[in-house]
Amino acid sequence: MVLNRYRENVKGYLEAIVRPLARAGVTPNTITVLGLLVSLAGAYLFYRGEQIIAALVLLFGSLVDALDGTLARLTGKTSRFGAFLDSTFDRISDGAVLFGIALGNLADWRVAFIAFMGSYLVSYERCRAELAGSGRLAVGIAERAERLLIIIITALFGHVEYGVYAVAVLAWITVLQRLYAAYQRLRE
Ligand SMILES: CC(C)CCC[C@@H](C)CCC[C@@H](C)CCC[C@@H](C)CCOC[C@@H](COP(=O)(O)OP(=O)(O)OC[C@H]1O[C@@H](n2ccc(N)nc2=O)[C@H](O)[C@@H]1O)OCC[C@H](C)CCC[C@H](C)CCC[C@H](C)CCCC(C)C
Ligand SMILES: O=P([O-])([O-])O[C@@H]1[C@@H](O)[C@H](O)[C@@H](O)[C@H](O)[C@@H]1O
Ligand SMILES: [Mg+2]
Ligand SMILES: [Mg+2]
Repeated sequence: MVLNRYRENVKGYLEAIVRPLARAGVTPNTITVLGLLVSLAGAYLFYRGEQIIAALVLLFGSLVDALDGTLARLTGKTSRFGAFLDSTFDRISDGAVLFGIALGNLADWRVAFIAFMGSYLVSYERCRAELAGSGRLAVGIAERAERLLIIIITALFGHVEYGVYAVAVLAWITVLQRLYAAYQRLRE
């Protein structure tokens, strides 16, 4: 919830980056696929124990993840499938990063699994509640942007294990926040 307030602040910069891509005829879905590949490269670097480089690659992957939607909106090419693809690839990216961190022995696999479950539940709750008519349920202390930035920043300092612990706790707090928000909005 916190980081997404900055979307407007970075919008101009993102649009400046995508304009040449629009002129070159690059499609939003192509950028979405590229963003996933970059995130998977970051996950692999975590597996290899290179957490600082992995963090920088993930940061670039987040930039790419911001570019696909920006390109879509700027060119009037937003699509339902594109939204689906973007969200689905976010899940693959989130899971791969935590898997790479655990497999690379950079954090306890049990904590990584709790973080993984919490992260997926947060996003699933939003999707299921919005499907049930809750309206936009982008609530909670650790949306995807916050979870990702926690992993990136702690990895940049060489201590991604602290980031995994933090995500495990904050994601489950967000699970409870969204549970309550959904109850308030959906109770008959
Ligand atoms: C190290 C270098 C090599 C590179 C580093 C460059 C940095 C300067 C990069 C800065 C990255 C910054 C923009 C994001 C940082 C926050 C990030 C960790 C959080 C996650 O970001 C997610 C991102 C995108 O979210 P979505 O995919 O949900 O949104 P969209 O794609 O826009 O919209 C989806 C929507 O679009 C339609 N659509 C999509 C795809 C498609 N194919 N078809 C479609 O139709 C459809 O409608 C979909 O529903 O969110 C970005 C916004 C972010 C939350 C803003 C936060 C800004 C933050 C404060 C800036 C922090 C900067 C950072 C600390 C800088 C440090 C740099 C230093 C370390 C080098
Ligand atoms: O913030 P969060 O709810 O955990 O996760 C979000 C998903 O719910 C949403 O579908 C997707 O488009 C966003 O990019 C983000 O991944
Ligand atoms: Mg995106
Ligand atoms: Mg995304």
